[in-house]
Amino acid sequence: MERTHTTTAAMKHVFRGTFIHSTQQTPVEILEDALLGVNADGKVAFIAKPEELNKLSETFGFTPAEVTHLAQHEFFMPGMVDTHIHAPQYSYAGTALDMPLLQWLNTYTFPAESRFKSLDIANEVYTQVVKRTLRNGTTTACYFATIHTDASLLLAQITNDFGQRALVGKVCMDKNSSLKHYKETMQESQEETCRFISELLNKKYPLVKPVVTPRYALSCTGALLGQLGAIAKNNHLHIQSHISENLDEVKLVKELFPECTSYTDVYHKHNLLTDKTVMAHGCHLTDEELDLFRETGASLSHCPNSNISLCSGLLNVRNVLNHKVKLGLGTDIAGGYSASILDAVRKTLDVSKVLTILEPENDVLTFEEVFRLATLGGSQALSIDDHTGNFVVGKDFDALRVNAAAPGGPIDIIDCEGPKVLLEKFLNLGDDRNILEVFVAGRRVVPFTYQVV
Ligand SMILES: O=c1[nH]c(=O)c2nc[nH]c2[nH]1
Ligand SMILES: [Zn+2]
Repeated sequence: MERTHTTTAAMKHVFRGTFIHSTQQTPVEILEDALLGVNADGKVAFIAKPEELNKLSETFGFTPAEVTHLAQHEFFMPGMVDTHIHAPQYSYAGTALDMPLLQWLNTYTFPAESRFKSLDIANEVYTQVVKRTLRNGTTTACYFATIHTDASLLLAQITNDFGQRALVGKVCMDKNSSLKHYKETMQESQEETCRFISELLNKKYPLVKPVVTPRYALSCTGALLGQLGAIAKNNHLHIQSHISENLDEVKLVKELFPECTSYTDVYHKHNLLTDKTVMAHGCHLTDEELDLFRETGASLSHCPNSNISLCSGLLNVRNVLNHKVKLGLGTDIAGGYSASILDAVRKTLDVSKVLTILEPENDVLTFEEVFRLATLGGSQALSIDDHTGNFVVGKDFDALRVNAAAPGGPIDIIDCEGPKVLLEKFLNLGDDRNILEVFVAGRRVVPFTYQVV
């Protein structure tokens, strides 16, 4: 691996300490007592041994006194990626988990989302969710907003202002039998999607991009799905939706789209399965459907908290990985009650263990593998791994500075633990008290400096 490249620009940061990340080859690579430089563009400029300090300081134009040294129980890890989160549903996160998906949508979700016509409500909730996720180490989030274009643009503005990397989707739905005013006509949905995309792209936010967002097959007519597939294709955009979350949903989709061979085929026939597509859940996909995911390059977002909370199902992640389908983790606020990807890591391990209890031959996931899913795997699922996801020269520095022994925090360090144990304890026991700083593209975004005026 190339570990340096030359630049004359001054360094934004130079750190010395432990760096832990994943690569394609190994789920946990530990670089102990390493030097890492971040250039003025926010990219990793070098990763080197401390013996090279003098040479590097000459080449990159910094003095050894400018190096920030990590303390004993500190390490850097890549920022975490939330591949599926509903920003407006943060307004009722932690409540309303007492019914299955289709009733839950009608009873809680659609009424709550319909309130986001108000930009005041949107501003309040979207600021809270962006701050909460950033503080918990989510450097990249793939957001669903609502059907309201201006409020969706506001979410994009807020993520940009706070410095979070994001894909933001204006939700599209031209069917809703339970709440008549929370839906669009097909034409509105198509026109407003185009307005959303062009206004967002015109802002030229460096880290925030639009994602075409049909809610799911039950909320969209085939005609709308086809138009959204064409819009994504013509503008080379990301796509997100839901698939095969709950058995009642799967049954209804089969009834509504009899010409399609499977739920996956519904999206495929409407050009919505591409290598920039991420579909949430997939608990009930067949092996043939997983093959279609692999062939098209589409990915899955595993949202275990939501799958358990709404009694939807248990996704067999090992089987998905064996099919070579890309997979990241999602909080799925508010079907999932926690906004932290650390919770998704724990629930992913729990679900894998439950599957092994039910079927002992199931090969249980390791914490190392799940660490990769939360970081590099998420960036691969969103097809942004060419510029984020791990510590590689030339990639953006998206990182968490973790102190496993943060005073007043949730972890007690008993012995002099090595870095892998510190990582495991952080993943299983840690929270935002352990996350001292968050960097996105080299900019320090936590602690917050951006003030809402
Ligand atoms: O978990 C979910 N949350 C949602 O908001 C939603 N909409 C369709 N399907 C969904 N699943
Ligand atoms: Zn969802």
